[in-house]
Amino acid sequence: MVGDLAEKTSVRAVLEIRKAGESEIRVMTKSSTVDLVTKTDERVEKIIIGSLIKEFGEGTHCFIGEESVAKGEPCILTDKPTWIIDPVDGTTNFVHGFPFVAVSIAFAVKKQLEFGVVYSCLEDKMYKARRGKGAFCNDEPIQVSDVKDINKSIIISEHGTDRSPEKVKKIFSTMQKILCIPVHGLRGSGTAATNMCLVATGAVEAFFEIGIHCWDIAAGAVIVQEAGGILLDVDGGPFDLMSRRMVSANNDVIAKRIIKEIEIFPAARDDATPEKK
Ligand SMILES: O=P([O-])([O-])O[C@@H]1[C@@H](O)[C@H](O)[C@@H](O)[C@H](O)[C@@H]1O
Ligand SMILES: [Mg+2]
Repeated sequence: MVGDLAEKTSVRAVLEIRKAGESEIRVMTKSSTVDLVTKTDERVEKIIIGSLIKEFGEGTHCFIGEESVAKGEPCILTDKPTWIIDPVDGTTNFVHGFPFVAVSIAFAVKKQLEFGVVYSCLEDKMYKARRGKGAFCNDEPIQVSDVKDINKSIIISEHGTDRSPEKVKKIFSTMQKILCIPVHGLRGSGTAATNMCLVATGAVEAFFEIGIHCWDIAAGAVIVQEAGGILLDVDGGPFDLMSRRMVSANNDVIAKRIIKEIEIFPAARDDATPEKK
């Protein structure tokens, strides 16, 4: 099945990441000095796309890969069968040896996410979900938390790579307001895909971020929904994969309570025309 292929491909990708982790990692930067990319990100993405093309043939499927887009490939989700790939989610963690790095592979048809696979490499946890068929971690079913009381929740968010003072101020003002609700704790693994899997397993109640990309969250979105969770825009509207912002939560009560505290700032859509990015 297509899902099994994505799983096998992600395991192959992990072998590459592990091999790289044992050798000198050559670090480069993208949108800013803190937006890192390595030769491993690029190589792993090529391996994943290459194996999918080998399986399905040239030109039958589309690909949205983090590093291909960084090199100028379009980031437009069409009705065609499309793979949405983050070869190394948590690149900064990977460079520093901080123990949360994931491969994230999602598959969409007619703009509908059909399944997602997230492999948390250092935890050796394979999360996967097909639309309508439930969510699993290492083949065991997973379920979001049943907590409805925000005072008994752990919330995850990330500060991202934009260091402009006005955005950083809004990010930390939001985190301060949420912490002082109060909640039990604020966390961040450094990888959106892993954060969403933590929502899906019930380890935390919600993850939100403004500034993430479709490849960071596409697979996690299927996994959270199939684990019984919900996805919304940060303004409470419907989830929009290409909008670069989202709230994923165990239920509507927690999601809406978090949304009340989020100070929204603009982030150019993934599918925006180049002049609007
Ligand atoms: O770049 P990458 O490691 O694939 O993805 C990361 C995301 O997973 C994370 O949520 C975000 O806060 C980081 O800035 C970075 O974008
Ligand atoms: Mg990445």
